[in-house]
Amino acid sequence: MLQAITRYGLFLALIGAAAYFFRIRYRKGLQDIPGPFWASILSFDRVITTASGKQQHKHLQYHNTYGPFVRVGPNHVSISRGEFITQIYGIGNAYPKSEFYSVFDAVTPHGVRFPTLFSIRDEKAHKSLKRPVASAFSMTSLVELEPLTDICIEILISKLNRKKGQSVDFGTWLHWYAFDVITSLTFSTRQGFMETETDVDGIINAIEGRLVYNSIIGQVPFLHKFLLGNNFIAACAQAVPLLAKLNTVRSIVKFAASQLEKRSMGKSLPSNDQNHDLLDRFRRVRDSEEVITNGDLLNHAASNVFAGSDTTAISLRSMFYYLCKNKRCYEKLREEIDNMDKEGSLSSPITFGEASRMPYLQACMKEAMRLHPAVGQMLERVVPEQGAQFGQHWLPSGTIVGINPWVVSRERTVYGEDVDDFRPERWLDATPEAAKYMQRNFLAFGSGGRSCLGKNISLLEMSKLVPQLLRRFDIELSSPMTDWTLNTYWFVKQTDLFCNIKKRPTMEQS
Ligand code: HEM
Repeated sequence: MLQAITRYGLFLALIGAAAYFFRIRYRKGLQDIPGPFWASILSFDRVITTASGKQQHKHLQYHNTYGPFVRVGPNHVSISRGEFITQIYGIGNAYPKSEFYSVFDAVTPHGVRFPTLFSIRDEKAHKSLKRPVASAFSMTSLVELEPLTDICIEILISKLNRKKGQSVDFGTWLHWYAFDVITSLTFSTRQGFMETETDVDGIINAIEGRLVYNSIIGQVPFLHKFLLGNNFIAACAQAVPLLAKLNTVRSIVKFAASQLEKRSMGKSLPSNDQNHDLLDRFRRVRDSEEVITNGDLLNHAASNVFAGSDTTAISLRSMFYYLCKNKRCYEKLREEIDNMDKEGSLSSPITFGEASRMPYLQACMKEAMRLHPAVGQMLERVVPEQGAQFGQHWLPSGTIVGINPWVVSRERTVYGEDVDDFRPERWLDATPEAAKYMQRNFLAFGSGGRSCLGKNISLLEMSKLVPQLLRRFDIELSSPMTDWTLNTYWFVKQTDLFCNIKKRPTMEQS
């Protein structure tokens, strides 16, 4: 009798599960979107591909197999076509960020959770958080802070001067440079990553751990509140070394808060200049009509720490890697720099204005970010209430749609058959219409109202550093036949970029 009941119960459970998965698989609007079967019924596929650290490759492979629309999850559609960028991300379009982003909320050391400019999902709240600080990130404002970057460039050069003849972990040096720049620009405190040649306060490791957790748990964000999103679990996790490595959000906010504290005590200010760094510029608004609270200041400071170094370091690594792999482009860029040097039109270090007059440099930067966008996961958004038409497909309200910058940047219909090649000339030789078209498909910095706030910081840092290093040094890969290693946890981070760096005879005073 008991056996019969168990068998009957099991049978009913199986029928129930089959009906449940059938309903998911054949969800209205998504049933015809091709994709791997398991991905269409379980989030497990996304968790696994994210945990493998290779999601961008998986998405590229999926689109090669299934076409421009791929069902990558029970409720997730990945799109490869840039023509949908404006529809999904455009300013004024009501496609809010998905719950994936809420895992990126910050938490104070006392356990108080708050959304950051990056993670906030409510569009109105986003606008009011962004409005008071946006102008501080304009290029006009940032070039006034150029001297803070110059100091970092000089430190890097003097350090590299002493490494002659050695194989240098150049990728790590570029990360230290980017971190010293972002903390200098934000707080006027250079942390001394380059001077001490260490990961100061373990902050780089802390960010890395958090990204691993966020990118994986972000695939199943409802679990976050039962995992490290729960203060009790987070406190217990500190006792387990492996989990403690992932449980770093409080230490990142603590790092930003301690910089703010030093800053407000005036310890980091070398002069009385009232417009000295980004924090001054955020605060300046407070004295006129707009108000920024201390909580919001911490919010922006933490954002800069979190988002401001990995991204730039990744793009710089990419630039040097592709130049070293493509000698012709390297020589051409060096010629552009040397010619300007001979004409006497370069300062030391090179200014942003001078770098902007180097078209080949700018094309190389763009091409490096196209071939290797810093973000390697889908920029997820939610289809609004009324549903939406995407070409042939109508997607119901609540569907999560998005474009992975790696996928759209390798779209043959936009960039042609040599899409996988590093060819900066594509940006210079294109007709104005073709150039505009490529630009519209360029998603390395995101797009629309939620596009990257720190874009100009990175462009400033890269534009100045790259030509100055090429002017001073001969740089080559230590082992040209070995490739770098890529690991994707939101950011596509490269390791093993070792270079031999030799001083060049130079026209400038050293
Ligand atoms: C080459 C360097 C960089 C790249 C490639 C990059 C990429 C991106 C991308 C793709 C997004 C959009 C994410 C999405 O839609 O889900 C984004 C947003 C953002 N980035 Fe960057 N980023 C870079 C540098 C920076 C820097 C230096 C900072 C800070 C100082 C920064 C701060 C932010 C913030 C705050 C957002 C959210 C903006 C908002 O939602 O309003 N980024 N970035």
